[in-house]
Amino acid sequence: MRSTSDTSGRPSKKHKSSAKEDYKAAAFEEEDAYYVEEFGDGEGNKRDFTKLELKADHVNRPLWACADGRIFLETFSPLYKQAYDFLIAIAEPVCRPESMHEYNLTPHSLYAAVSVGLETETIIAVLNKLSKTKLPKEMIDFIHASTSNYGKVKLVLKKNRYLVESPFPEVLKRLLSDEVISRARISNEGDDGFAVSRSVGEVEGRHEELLTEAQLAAASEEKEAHSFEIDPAQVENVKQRCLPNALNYPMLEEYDFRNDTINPDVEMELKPQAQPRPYQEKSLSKMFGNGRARSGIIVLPCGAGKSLVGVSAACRIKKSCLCLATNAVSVDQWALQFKLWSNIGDEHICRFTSDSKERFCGNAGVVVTTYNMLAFGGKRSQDSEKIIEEIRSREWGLLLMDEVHVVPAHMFRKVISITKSHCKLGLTATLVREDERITDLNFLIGPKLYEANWLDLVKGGFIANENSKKKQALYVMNPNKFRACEFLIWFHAEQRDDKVIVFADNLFALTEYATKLAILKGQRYWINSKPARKSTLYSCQRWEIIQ
Ligand SMILES: Nc1ncnc2c1ncn2[C@@H]1O[C@H](COP(=O)(O)OP(=O)(O)OP(=O)(O)O)[C@@H](O)[C@H]1O
Repeated sequence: MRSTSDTSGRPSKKHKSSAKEDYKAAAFEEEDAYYVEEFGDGEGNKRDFTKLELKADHVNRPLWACADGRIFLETFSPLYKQAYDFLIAIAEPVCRPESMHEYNLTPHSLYAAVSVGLETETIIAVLNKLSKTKLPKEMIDFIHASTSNYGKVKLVLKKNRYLVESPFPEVLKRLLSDEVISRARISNEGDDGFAVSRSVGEVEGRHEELLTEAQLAAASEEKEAHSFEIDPAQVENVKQRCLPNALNYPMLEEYDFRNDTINPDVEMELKPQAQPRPYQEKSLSKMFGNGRARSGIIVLPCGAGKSLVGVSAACRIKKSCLCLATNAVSVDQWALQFKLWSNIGDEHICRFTSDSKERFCGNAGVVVTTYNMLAFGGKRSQDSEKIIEEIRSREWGLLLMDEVHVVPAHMFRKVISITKSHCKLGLTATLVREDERITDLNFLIGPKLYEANWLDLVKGGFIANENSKKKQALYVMNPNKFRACEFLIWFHAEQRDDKVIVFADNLFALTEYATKLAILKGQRYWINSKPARKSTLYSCQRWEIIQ
């Protein structure tokens, strides 16, 4: 029998532990232990769900919800799209093959759900509506326990004042009973009350069609938010005190950029041809769902267009943006992507790498650099030192972090500690981390805001599958094209003594062309070699472009 100190992060059959205990446990203990204890390791009694009670109209519903937190989704259901959007907001995907997906409810996934505006009762109501089976009591208890504290407190930077905000005054009182937080509070003498503001609640994630009218009305009614101000110098300490290992009210971070009149705007809009695809739009709606910018992580498969999502986020916030990439080549690419998708002026975007020490004109702009350049602890050149000082002293509207799964946790800590940003957006193709410090990402950057399904994007024609890559290889290596290219090179290089550069967006084709043509002509060639590419370009005066 499983004990009440179950620590797998899955719902317990004897759910007595608090969300805090579950959370800590989920972060530190092996998930596999659960299976052995709960289901036995003999073949016979593994994952026996025969006791689940099927609803009469179960064929019309797409989910199987199990007492241990597992949720199975039929991808052939007409409700698949809505159910997927909902599940990805509340649960971790375990595997997503063609016909049936498996998800798992965990304290982290529920933390992410709450942080994009989903409320406990909405989560339970929608799950119940989609489930073929009666929702197991263990699952309902687990959702209640996990979400009881999460999302109740927000850290909001409004008109350059840090506010700890909550719809629940009793929660704020509880926080203020902590010595560190009470010392961090900025209050008028004798002021025991909280400032009150009103906002309309949101039904996040477009799950409206899955709720009843009464549930919708309750979710969207006007909400009162109580708040108190804290000393900006104490923000990190207050955040620390709110973490699950202390008071267990982890603060969600949101940036009220529209009301930020202190930090200057950057003139940048998306160009008309930048039309975010539905999944890109969806991920942005999770980030900007309530008119503020939420910090968190967006997961999109390789080639799905993370750059446009990042540039779109920067264009919506329109404040100074610090974009962090993993290496100098990515820095160049990000700078190009900003220029490709937005109308930002060249003077407002700059790169900071060991080769390029650019600075933007005016008092706001975009800086693209690497994690290493920021986190470097050794001696820097004078130029670098000046730029780093500017980066440190500036208030960044957006800290845009690429490839967050490969950056070591200690480097994040360093980068986040030396930059003051209102909103952090992490972009990645996978949440699997080599150092298994995924928990750190949740609290250093923010929870997962959206995750697209690779297979859906392949089916939608947005990214290539293996077959189409093979087809692509066939047409890019069309022998007629090759002969035409060979003729053009011969004509320009040998007949006219021109300098020739061959560009291709397919590295395989480029390598083949380069090796074959160089062998034919006995010439030198470079492929994707940055210094060579630059020096070659600079040494040429006049170009004729042939497509
Ligand atoms: N909304 C869109 N409309 C048209 N083209 C798009 C859109 N989004 C992305 N693309 C194109 O898709 C390709 C891949 O985009 P991008 O390089 O941003 O993907 P990525 O997710 O960053 O990939 P990787 O993880 O490999 O770096 C690019 O050629 C980009 O121009």
